[in-house]
Amino acid sequence: MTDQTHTNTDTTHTEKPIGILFMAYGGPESLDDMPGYLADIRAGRVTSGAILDEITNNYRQIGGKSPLPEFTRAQVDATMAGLQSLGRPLKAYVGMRHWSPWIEDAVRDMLDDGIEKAVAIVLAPHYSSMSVAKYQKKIKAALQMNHGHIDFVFVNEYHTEPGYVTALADRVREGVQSFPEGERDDVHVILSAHSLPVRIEKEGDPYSRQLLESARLVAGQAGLRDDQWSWSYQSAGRSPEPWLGPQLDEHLRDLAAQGVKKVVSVPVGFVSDHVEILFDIDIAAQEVAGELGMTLVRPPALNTDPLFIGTLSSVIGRQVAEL
Ligand SMILES: C=CC1=C(C)c2cc3[nH]c(cc4nc(cc5[nH]c(cc1n2)c(C)c5CCC(=O)O)C(CCC(=O)O)=C4C)c(C)c3C=C
Ligand SMILES: [Fe+2]
Ligand SMILES: [Fe+2]
Repeated sequence: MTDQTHTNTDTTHTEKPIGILFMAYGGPESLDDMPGYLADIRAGRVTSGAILDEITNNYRQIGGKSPLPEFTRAQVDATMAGLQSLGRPLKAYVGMRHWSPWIEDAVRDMLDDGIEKAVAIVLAPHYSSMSVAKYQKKIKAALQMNHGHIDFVFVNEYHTEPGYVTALADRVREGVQSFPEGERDDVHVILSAHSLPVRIEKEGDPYSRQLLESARLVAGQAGLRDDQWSWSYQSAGRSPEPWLGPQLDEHLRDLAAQGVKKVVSVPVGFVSDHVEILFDIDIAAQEVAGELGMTLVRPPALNTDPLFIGTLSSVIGRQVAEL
């Protein structure tokens, strides 16, 4: 499906529009989508009934669907509004990796529209062979399948961009300040991101290094002491191989054992609300924190935060200037 609503066409201009392809993970729009969605994520491997039931139940608890497609659309609208100041004809497209609107369909629409030059960006700031690289491969495969050509420039990462870092540091401060003034020195901040199989990191993947770069910048800008924050992975996949840790639940247990009672959770690897935040943190981690007698505060996700949207506009704008 193409997003036709973001054409920034100057009618006095004969320049062809540059395509801006926004890509995101994708999410089910109803519980009926779950088997197909999981089959895509798990690349056709059989998903046991128990895993399907567990994940379906998680989605049921967050409202029966993923809010990610709607947030993605809102992020795209806001970013395109910011890009109008470039004064170049641009056209936005939205493609998801694991659900409709699919990346493959967006690329076909771009070809049908005669797009010759384009910028491709994933709504995930950190590069991984398991993440950003897979989105980019889908674009290349779609071009081949359609025997088409578009000059794409790929945004690989934007994990140290000042607006993104400041937006997250603001979230950290908001979380800490939600505690009474006299208690704030005792608040511990957990910065986190989606886990990755250990095997991938051993192959030299830059993901964990980039995540820690972001985390250090955010903690520094939020003015946290070194002992006032820590790193955790979350949302490890349900596969038998080891995933990067510590996982959020075990990390909370370690912190509780050290006497920590007040926690702020800021997932730096995600840029909008979806199941890994709304279930894995707001329900599952909250439950663990409750059992441990801890208070856990999770400030809002970036979603359409103006600083984050400004970051997307500026990262894309720099690439457009090169085309
Ligand atoms: C860098 C890697 C990954 C990011 C970032 C990521 C984000 C992300 N994931 C979901 C939802 C699900 N992910 C699932 C499995 C899964 N995720 C990754 C990697 C990243 N995901 C891997 C390698 C796997 C395992 C796939 C496999 O082969 O089994 C699942 C399926 C259930 C499960 O295994 O837990 C879901 C659901 C979201 C919403 C998200 C961020 C937008
Ligand atoms: Fe996941
Ligand atoms: Fe995933």
